[in-house]
Amino acid sequence: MAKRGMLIVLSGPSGVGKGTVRKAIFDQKTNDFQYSISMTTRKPRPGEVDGVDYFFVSTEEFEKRIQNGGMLEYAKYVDNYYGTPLDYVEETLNSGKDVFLEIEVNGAMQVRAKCPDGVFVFLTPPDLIELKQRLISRGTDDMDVINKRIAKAVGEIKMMQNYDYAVVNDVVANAVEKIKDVIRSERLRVTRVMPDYIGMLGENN
Ligand SMILES: Nc1nc2c(ncn2[C@@H]2O[C@H](COP(=O)(O)OP(=O)(O)O)[C@@H](O)[C@H]2O)c(=O)[nH]1
Ligand SMILES: Nc1ncnc2c1ncn2[C@@H]1O[C@H](COP(=O)(O)OP(=O)(O)O)[C@@H](O)[C@H]1O
Repeated sequence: MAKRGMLIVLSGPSGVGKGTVRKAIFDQKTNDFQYSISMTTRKPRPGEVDGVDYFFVSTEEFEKRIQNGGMLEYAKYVDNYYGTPLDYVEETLNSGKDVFLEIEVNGAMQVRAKCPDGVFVFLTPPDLIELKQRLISRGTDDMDVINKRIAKAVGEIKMMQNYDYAVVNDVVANAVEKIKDVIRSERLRVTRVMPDYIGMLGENN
């Protein structure tokens, strides 16, 4: 049987640059790990493609999936559902390939409980002033919402201790390289590469 793949989870506070860093990783097109496309009830933005950026579905469809146990994790974020369809992750890991998730912090903790052998990477801002600056420059929120997000980020940053690695998103290219280094070194860990010698010998030996 093929060795099960490794689950890599990238998370961090809102506005830290998760989406930007993830896109930079997958733009390289040389990765030997698979991106799990999330499902959401938020409306597509101009240029976004169903089945590429997200699977865009109705609230009814999303809630039906939750009830049927079809989500590995999900969270409500700014009035919309976001979640990871379970079947793609299971099938890909079972085929021996590694899977990469980019999700917000509540979802990441659900995955941690279900898949403790996953690799959890927390993306941090260089500091809170820079985080605020990034939220302002993104231009998607007014000052009131930005201040609420910063207050929330302080709590979210405290969650860092539940992760295996912290990567500072100072310059996107540096963060990309550090995350790829983590993946490379995790693959070399003895507990991941050790062949199943006992299984090979059979039960009677
Ligand atoms: N829990 C969870 N969060 C997700 C998932 N997909 C995306 N997110 C997070 O949802 C948040 C909002 O994403 P999006 O609407 O694309 O906006 P943006 O990334 O802030 O521009 C981001 O923090 C994403 O990391 C998912 O499958 N599960
Ligand atoms: N390393 C970086 N340096 C400067 N700006 C960045 C960096 N990473 C991301 N940004 C900017 O910060 C804003 C938030 O990034 P985004 O990827 O939407 O965050 P998240 O997905 O974590 O909410 C965007 O305007 C993005 O262009």
